[in-house]
Amino acid sequence: MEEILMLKNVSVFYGEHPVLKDVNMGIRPGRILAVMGPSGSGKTTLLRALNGLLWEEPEAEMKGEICLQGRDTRTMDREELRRRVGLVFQTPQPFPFSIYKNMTYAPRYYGIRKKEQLEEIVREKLMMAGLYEEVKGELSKSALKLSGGQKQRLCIARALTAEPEVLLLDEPCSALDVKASAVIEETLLGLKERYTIVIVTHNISQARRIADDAAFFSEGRLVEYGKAETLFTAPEKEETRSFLTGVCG
Ligand SMILES: Nc1ncnc2c1ncn2[C@@H]1O[C@H](COP(=O)(O)OP(=O)(O)OP(=O)(O)O)[C@@H](O)[C@H]1O
Repeated sequence: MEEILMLKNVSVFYGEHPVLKDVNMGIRPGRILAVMGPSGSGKTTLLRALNGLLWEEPEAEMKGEICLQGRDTRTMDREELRRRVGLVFQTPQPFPFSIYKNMTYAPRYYGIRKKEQLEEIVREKLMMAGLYEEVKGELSKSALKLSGGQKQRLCIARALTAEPEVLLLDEPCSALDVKASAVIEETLLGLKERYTIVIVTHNISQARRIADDAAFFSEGRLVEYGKAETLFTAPEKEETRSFLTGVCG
């Protein structure tokens, strides 16, 4: 299977401090990749490099190459890269507007004006994020009045309105209870056919439940990467085994 994203010898430095060290990995489409590792191992930096947010940080320097569908992302327009590789943050940050306005912000920005077309996008993406039934009667309600789990699903739905190819999620369930996390997990499983999903998670059980592939980082190095089932049941590296059994991280 052709990789959708390819990292070739990617290193990231903040000043002299290396945060990612010579990372090589291909990310396959239509799958969920769980990125794990102790705090400070570079997981968030990896996501920020993948969607180009890192370029906004003057103190960060990247070496190597990240290709999206074979094209070096640094040669791409930043806006195009952000549209094609969406990022959902750890703390859900809906815009302080109505649910409807959150959902139509990107489509309107990209020039869609027709009411019926906008309404269809709102309906379709909220359904994909498993939120439509809960909010369909109150789309004019402030997004800030939703519960934490609903806010996070709104942020996922909103990211989908830009029609990304890849969806990156940075610990999307860290502030949610078990029930709200389970709904997000269901949502992600439903989305993977259409989108490539990369999720940073500290929750190993969650990664085991939803991931097709898994990557383990430690101190900026990609220690182990492969099929989730293999990595969880028979990790090759002692470092991975220790992490999974809770010795570190
Ligand atoms: N803007 C920045 N300036 C300087 N150093 C930074 C900056 N952002 C991150 N770092 C450093 O890069 C390293 C990796 O951080 P990163 O947030 O990518 O790790 P992480 O694995 O996502 O951690 P966590 O699990 O705690 O979120 C850390 O040592 C951090 O201090």
